[in-house]
Amino acid sequence: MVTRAGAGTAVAGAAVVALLSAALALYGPPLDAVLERAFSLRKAHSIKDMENTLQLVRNIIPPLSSTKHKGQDGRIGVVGGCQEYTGAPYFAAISALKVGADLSHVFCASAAAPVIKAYSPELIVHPVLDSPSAVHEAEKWLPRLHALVVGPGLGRDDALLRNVQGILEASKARDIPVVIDADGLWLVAQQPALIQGYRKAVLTPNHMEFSRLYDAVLRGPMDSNDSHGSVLRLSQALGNVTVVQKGERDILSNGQQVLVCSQEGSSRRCGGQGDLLSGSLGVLVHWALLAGPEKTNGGLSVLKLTIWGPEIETGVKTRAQGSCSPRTTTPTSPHLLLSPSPQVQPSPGGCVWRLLSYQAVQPPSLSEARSLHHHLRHDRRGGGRLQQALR
Ligand SMILES: NC(=O)C1=CN([C@@H]2O[C@H](COP(=O)(O)OP(=O)(O)OC[C@H]3O[C@@H](n4cnc5c(N)ncnc54)[C@H](O)[C@@H]3O)[C@@H](O)[C@H]2O)[C@@H](O)CC1
Ligand SMILES: Nc1ncnc2c1ncn2[C@@H]1O[C@H](COP(=O)(O)OP(=O)(O)OP(=O)(O)O)[C@@H](O)[C@H]1O
Ligand SMILES: [Mg+2]
Repeated sequence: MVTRAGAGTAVAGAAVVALLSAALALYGPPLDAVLERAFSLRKAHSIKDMENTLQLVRNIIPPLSSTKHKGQDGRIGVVGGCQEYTGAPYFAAISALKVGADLSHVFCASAAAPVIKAYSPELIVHPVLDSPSAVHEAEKWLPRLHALVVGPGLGRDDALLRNVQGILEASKARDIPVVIDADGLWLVAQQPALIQGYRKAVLTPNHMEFSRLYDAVLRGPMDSNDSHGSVLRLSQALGNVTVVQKGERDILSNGQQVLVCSQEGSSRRCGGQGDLLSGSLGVLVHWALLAGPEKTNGGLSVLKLTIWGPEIETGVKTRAQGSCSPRTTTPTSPHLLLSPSPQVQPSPGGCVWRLLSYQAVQPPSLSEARSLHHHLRHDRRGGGRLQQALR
């Protein structure tokens, strides 16, 4: 059973894992094209580093097994979809399936339902969001859902937002993890109390949504020169919910740590990319909580990265160490670097670290990249599921 504190770090940990996997997934199929692009266009990371990153994701992927039943590895609900926006809820819901959930539900306005149903037979679409009994209708399904993704394509209609407010209340009452994105964040900016202190909430604002939310909650503009501190402060002001500020570098905080994930994703800036992330995150947060502290060693060690740079002081909060005490590391992977973040003062008992991508030390050959691809395709330890997701 994950403790509340553990849930907070597990949720933050899952957020980074989701960003890493979404970054990989955003390249689109097939994986060898991903590797070709990853290892040719950008300062490539050594094959070992890519392996470490994927291992982080594998840590929480439940193994495929013939003894499981349908839905056991994830039943995700997306709350969103209105007259104007039908793509966003589709992108979020299908991403949950692509990452590895077994079932994906969409609770949307009646006008959006036939459209979303037409996109895919894999989605279970409930045209209830604009119904007077929307909360009751959604509540019937909550006991069968592991996580909710609230907001993709929701729109800003007051009646819809009121119904979503009721669904969020009912979800919290059942301790269901919620990822809040897009116009779900519009609702939270109007009523921050809705998720205040709910440690199983993950907010995924883009640049605009973050500044709106920051302004609404902290009653003033964010300090654009201190993005880490802004994310930390917003998380703390909302009672240490996990905040993922999306951008060129994704900045995450659970009010105690600040992590920066600069794993490079797609260079496109098209609509829908945030929806892919929120749907992926819905599954991964559930998996991180399901995996529990022994698998993620208190949650943060899903991020416990073998850190590069003998001279770099760093520390990773893990159960084994019991603290955030800085220690020198041995050079293993230049891929991700965790180092104290000078701009942001740790909250009491917390620590603030920056997880920075580290430029590669030597470009690998493409055949090395392909051998990782081969390894992934036939890795029976769960990589297979990730592989499917990246098809
Ligand atoms: N195909 C679909 O159905 C899509 C629906 N979407 C939905 O559309 C609704 C509104 O989302 P939006 O993302 O448009 O609204 P936002 O409030 O996020 O963005 C408003 C505008 O700000 C601009 N903007 C975004 N990031 C910026 C940055 N870093 N710097 C400066 N300007 C920036 C964009 O041009 C955008 O139109 C949401 O419910 C969302 O889920 C979007 O997800 C896009 C795809
Ligand atoms: N300037 C950028 N450079 C590189 N990656 C970026 C940049 N901005 C965002 N990203 C990445 O793209 C993903 C989606 O972020 P984005 O800001 O597009 O979300 P969004 O606006 O909510 O998208 P959507 O259109 O789905 O609502 C994030 O994982 C983020 O890491
Ligand atoms: Mg968005």
